[in-house]
Amino acid sequence: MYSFLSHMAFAPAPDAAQPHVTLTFAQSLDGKIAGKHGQQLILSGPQSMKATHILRSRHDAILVGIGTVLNDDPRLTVRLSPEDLVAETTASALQHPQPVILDTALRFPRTAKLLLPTAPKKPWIVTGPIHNKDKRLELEALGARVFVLEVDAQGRVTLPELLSTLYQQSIQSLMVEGGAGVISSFLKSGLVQSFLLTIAPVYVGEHGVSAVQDAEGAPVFRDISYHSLGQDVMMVAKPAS
Ligand SMILES: NC(=O)C1=CN([C@@H]2O[C@H](COP(=O)(O)OP(=O)(O)OC[C@H]3O[C@@H](n4cnc5c(N)ncnc54)[C@H](O)[C@@H]3O)[C@@H](O)[C@H]2O)C=CC1
Ligand SMILES: Nc1nc(O)c(N)c(N[C@@H]2O[C@H](COP(=O)(O)O)[C@@H](O)[C@H]2O)n1
Repeated sequence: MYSFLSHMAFAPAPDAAQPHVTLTFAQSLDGKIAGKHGQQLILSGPQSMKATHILRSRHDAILVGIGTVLNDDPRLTVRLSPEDLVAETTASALQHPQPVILDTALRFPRTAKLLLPTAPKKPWIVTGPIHNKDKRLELEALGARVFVLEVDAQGRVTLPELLSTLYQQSIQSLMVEGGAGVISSFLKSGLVQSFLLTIAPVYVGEHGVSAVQDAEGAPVFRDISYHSLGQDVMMVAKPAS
């Protein structure tokens, strides 16, 4: 069922000083990634959720925005059974990706699961030049690493600088999971090499959170294939450059 994933390479191009970027998320038939007021929804069925964890295991780092951390309190770890680890990956032990959070104003909660002593890798938090320095020290004392990068006029971390910073930290592959703001930024950036979209056979309705609010600048796709995973479909494609 997952052989299409094992045939995919997530390595940077030889001349690129940035990680391979994979954008992947789950949406409903009406293009929603969350419910009313951002309510977290489990859209993926068990088979496509396993695909997500296989993908996590294949990437050096995993990125979400601070909106997702505040809303979902995610762990961003790989959870695969020993049997699946052997059957679906080439790793002999679970390898968790490095969590990376885009957090312009350092709103990261001190109580987040990503900061628990049991978290396998403490988060890298990417913030802007204007942030609370005491909060930064507190987060660092809890194990986080804080990177300060430039932000654009809308207060968003500039993605080319982010990618070159991650590459300098030996991150060769980056899996971007969301949420809506981050998906839109990466889709428009021209910096995504692989796109894997889980489509679940449900409707959320007009009050749900759309994956993409504004399609201006979104890419055309090539090399498109569709894979049945239980009741879901995973679309795999490359944004045309
Ligand atoms: N179905 C799925 O696969 C997923 C669903 N979600 C859902 O997404 C929702 C959260 O989405 P959002 O509120 O839009 O938050 P988000 O997770 O996209 O974070 C957006 C925030 O990140 C910061 N940021 C810094 N640099 C940025 C940049 N270059 N581009 C974009 N943002 C940048 C800004 O402070 C911005 O407000 C939640 O409801 C969550 O459940 C999140 C991930 C996956
Ligand atoms: N693949 C996928 N399918 C869904 O239905 C989802 N809701 C998500 N959400 C993403 O997974 C994060 C939670 O991760 P942990 O289980 O805590 O490790 C959530 O924050 C979204 O990024 N993904």
